[in-house]
Amino acid sequence: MANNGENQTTTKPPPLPSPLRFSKFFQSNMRILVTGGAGFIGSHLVDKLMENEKNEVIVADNYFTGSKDNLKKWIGHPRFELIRHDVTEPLLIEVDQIYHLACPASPIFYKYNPVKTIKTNVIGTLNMLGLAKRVGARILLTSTSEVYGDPLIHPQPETYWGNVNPIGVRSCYDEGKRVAETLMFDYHRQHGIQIRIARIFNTYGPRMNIDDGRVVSNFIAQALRGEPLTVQKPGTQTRSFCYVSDMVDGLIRLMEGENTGPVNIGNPGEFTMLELAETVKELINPEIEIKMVENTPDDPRQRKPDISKAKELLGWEPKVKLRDGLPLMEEDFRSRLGVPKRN
Ligand SMILES: NC(=O)c1ccc[n+]([C@@H]2O[C@H](COP(=O)([O-])OP(=O)(O)OC[C@H]3O[C@@H](n4cnc5c(N)ncnc54)[C@H](O)[C@@H]3O)[C@@H](O)[C@H]2O)c1
Ligand SMILES: O=c1ccn([C@@H]2O[C@H](COP(=O)(O)OP(=O)(O)O[C@H]3OC[C@@H](O)[C@H](O)[C@H]3O)[C@@H](O)[C@H]2O)c(=O)[nH]1
Repeated sequence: MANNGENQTTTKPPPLPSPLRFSKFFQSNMRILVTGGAGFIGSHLVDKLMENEKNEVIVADNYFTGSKDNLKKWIGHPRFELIRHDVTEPLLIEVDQIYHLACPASPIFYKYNPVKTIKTNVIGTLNMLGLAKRVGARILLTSTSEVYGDPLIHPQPETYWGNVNPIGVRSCYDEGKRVAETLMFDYHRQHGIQIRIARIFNTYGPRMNIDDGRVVSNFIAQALRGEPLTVQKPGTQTRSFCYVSDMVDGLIRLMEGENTGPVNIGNPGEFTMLELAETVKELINPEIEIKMVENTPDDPRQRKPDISKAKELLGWEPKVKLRDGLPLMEEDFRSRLGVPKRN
């Protein structure tokens, strides 16, 4: 453990935003780019940002794991724009804020093309930082609890440097995000860019891909299809699950606040995967079987955020308990899978 407070110092003033921002007669909207905005968290973030009539939202997404469907209510709206764009290529637009989410998040997708995952995290983040520098925008990176690897400290505070395998099958994502964080701080120190880093812990909610492969979506889809819940061994590994509306609230507070982060954003309620399976079974389908299956390499054994920093600096803490969030996700999965609720 080490204190990383000194990382926030910068020698440079931030780059100036467009002269229009200082123009007396031009009251433009806040132009906000959301990369990865067609994905699960991104599309909920877009919904929230669009509620503010002073925001213009631009989504850039390559649709690798996201979909236009998640944004269909905004397509054609005068304050909304959707661009098919891969962040590994430069993007030349004019914006005031950048929420940089673009990156596959489910292990089965980020491991599918690991070299592309690294490029997305490294070149993609470089490109977005380059954009932030040119236009004087503030940029927020959605980093991850995976930067702590298989943590040896529990719960994990932001000061913990982590325990990550640099050559494992998850490294493309874990190390990719760690480099992305490094780039953010180097651009901050070297060029004065205004940065924000959120370390997101496992998040769930409506609109997750049904075959996303992450545990909550797997269990809900399995329970609704009448298939056994596949608990990966040993089943005693833990995670802490945050409902998506709480996550979006935390991200916006971080962007709007004065602190660079990194800040953990997650729900500290901690569950073993067996407990999660039992809860899904009880709430959705008590007849379902729970089946133990093989795990994948380097699966972290425990994970729980220390959210003292988010509470103190952002006045944020999650509101939705797992037992209240799961039924909201169940409703969405039922309608997409065409499985009506039994009385
Ligand atoms: N959901 C979680 O539990 C969680 C936890 C920690 C961190 N995060 C981070 O939050 C962000 C969003 O995660 P999510 O759960 O919404 O995942 P998601 O897979 O639903 O969304 C990711 C989006 O990024 C897009 N994308 C991927 N590669 C791209 C590229 N090269 N160029 C442009 N777009 C690209 C995808 O098409 C998708 O729309 C990711 O950065 C992820 O690492 C998520
Ligand atoms: O069907 C399943 C799927 C997963 N699991 C277990 O559930 C736990 C959580 O696995 P997930 O695939 O949902 O997600 P992980 O916690 O491993 O990684 C996630 O962490 C944070 C984010 O950055 C990413 O969204 C993702 O990498 C693991 O221990 C896994 O072994 C099951 O028991 N059964």
